[in-house]
Amino acid sequence: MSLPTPRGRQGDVVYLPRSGHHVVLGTAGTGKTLMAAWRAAYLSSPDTPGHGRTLLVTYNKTLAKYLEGIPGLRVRDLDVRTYGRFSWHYLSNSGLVRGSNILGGPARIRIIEKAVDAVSPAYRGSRLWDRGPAWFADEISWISGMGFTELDHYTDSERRGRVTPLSRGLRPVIWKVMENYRDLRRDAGYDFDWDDIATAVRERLAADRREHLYRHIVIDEGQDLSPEQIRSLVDAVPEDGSVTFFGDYAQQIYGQAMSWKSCGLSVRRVERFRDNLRNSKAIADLATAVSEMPFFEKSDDFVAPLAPRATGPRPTLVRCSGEDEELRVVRATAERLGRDGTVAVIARTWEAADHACRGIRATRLREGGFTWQAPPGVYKTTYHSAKGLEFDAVVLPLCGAERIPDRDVLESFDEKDAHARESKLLYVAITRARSELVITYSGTRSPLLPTDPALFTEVRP
Ligand SMILES: Nc1ncnc2c1ncn2[C@@H]1O[C@H](COP(=O)(O)OP(=O)(O)OP(=O)(O)O)[C@@H](O)[C@H]1O
Repeated sequence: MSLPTPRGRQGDVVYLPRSGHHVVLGTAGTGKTLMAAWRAAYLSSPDTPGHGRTLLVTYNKTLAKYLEGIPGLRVRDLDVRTYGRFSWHYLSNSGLVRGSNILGGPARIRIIEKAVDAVSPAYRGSRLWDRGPAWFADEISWISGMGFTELDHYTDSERRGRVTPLSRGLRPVIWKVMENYRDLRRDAGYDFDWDDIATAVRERLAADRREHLYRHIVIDEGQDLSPEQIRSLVDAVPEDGSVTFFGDYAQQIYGQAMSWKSCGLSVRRVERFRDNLRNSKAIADLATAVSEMPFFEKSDDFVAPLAPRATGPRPTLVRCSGEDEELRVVRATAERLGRDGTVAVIARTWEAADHACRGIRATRLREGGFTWQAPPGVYKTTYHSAKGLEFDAVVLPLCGAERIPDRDVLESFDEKDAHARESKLLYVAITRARSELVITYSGTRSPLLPTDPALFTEVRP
C-alpha cells in the first residue's frame, strides 16, 4: 500500500520550497507523520529539482521502525533514523565515540546519585536534597538540551518546563552536581550521554570540512527533540538545503518545554494542521477535555483542533472492584477487540503493560514490532513508546489514582509539575485510538481524567 494522497493544506506542505527552514504544527492525528514521510520522499526523489540525500528523523525507535516500513520510503537516498542513531553514527564516523560509550538509562541515574552525594555535604540543610535523583537527571538533561556551556547561561535563563519555578540561587549548586556527574561519567569511560551528545555533534560539524551527508532533513515529533538537538540538525544541512520541522506541543512529553523558536529555525510563516483525520469525534472530545484541565500547560504553539467528522462510540470507563477484576476485563476486552482489528493495551510503564497482558498473546512494541500494515491482534506498549502510532482500538488499563500520575514522578517533582507532565502522556495515549477507547480503573479514578460524565459511557463489569 502506498501513502495516502495529501489533502488541502497537506499538499502545500509537502511541496514547500526546497531550501530554508519550515515549521508545521498540528494537533494529534492531523497527518504530520504522513506528510513528513511524503516530504522526505519528495526531497529525496531524483525527479525533484534540488533533490538530495534526505534524513527523516524522529525521537523514538518504534516510530522510526514504523516509518522505515512505509513502502514509499524505501528509497536509496532516504534514511530514516532516531536522533540518537543519527548523532551516534556521525560522531562514530568522525572517530569521536568508541563503541557504545554513551551513557543512558539507570546507569546514568546511578552516577548522578553519586554526584549528588559528593556535592551535598557542602550545602547541608538545603531543601534541594529532598529531591530524588530523577529530578536532578531531568534538570541536567534540560541544561544539556538547551546547550548551555557556562553557568551564566543557566542562571540567566527562564526555566521553562517547570510549573513551580526553580530559584536562581540554587542553580550554581545544580551546576556543580552536573560538573561532578560529567567527571564521574568520564572516569567510568563514557564521553557523552544522550543529551549532551548534540553539543558534541554541533562542535564537530563546525570543524568538519567534508561534504554534508544530507541536503535535506525532515523532523517528525520535533517537539520532543531538545533545542540543541534541533540546532545540530540545522547545522547539518548546507545553505541550499532544507529543514522541515513537524510537531505538536500538546504532545511534548520529554520535559524540554521549549518552543521551536529557540531552536535556530528561521521561518517566514508557520503552517498549521487542524483537521484530525484519525480519532472519532467522541475520542477527540475526551482528548480536548484533558488538554483543558487546569494543570495541562498550553504554550503559544498549541494548535486548537477542529472536531473530526468520524463518528464512533463514546470512550468506555470501566470501574472495577479491584485490580484482579480490572485485569480480567482488560485481557478479555483486548482479546475481543484484537480479533477484528489492531488493539493496543497502553500502560504507564512496561511493568504495568506486561502485567495487564499476562496470559494473553500480545506483541510487545518496544523497539519496533508495529508496521505500516500491522495485522489485527493485541499489541502492548507504554504511553511513551506509543508516540506517533495508531490503532483501531486502545485499552488504557490501571488508570486509578494510585498509578496515574506515576508514583516515581510524583516523588521526584511537586504535584503541579507531575500533573502537567503526566497529563501530556495521557493525552498522547488517548489520541492513539481511531474508533474505540476503553479505560479501566479500580479504587479512585485518576485525577488527570476529566470528570464530565458526558464524555464517557461509565460501566461496571
Ligand atoms: N491525506 C490523507 N488521506 C487519508 N488519510 C490520511 C491523510 N492524512 C492523514 N491521514 C490519516 O490520519 C491518521 C493520522 O495521521 P498521522 O499519523 O500522520 O498524524 P499525526 O499528525 O502524525 O498524529 P500524531 O501526532 O497524533 O501521531 C492516519 O490514519 C492517516 O492515515
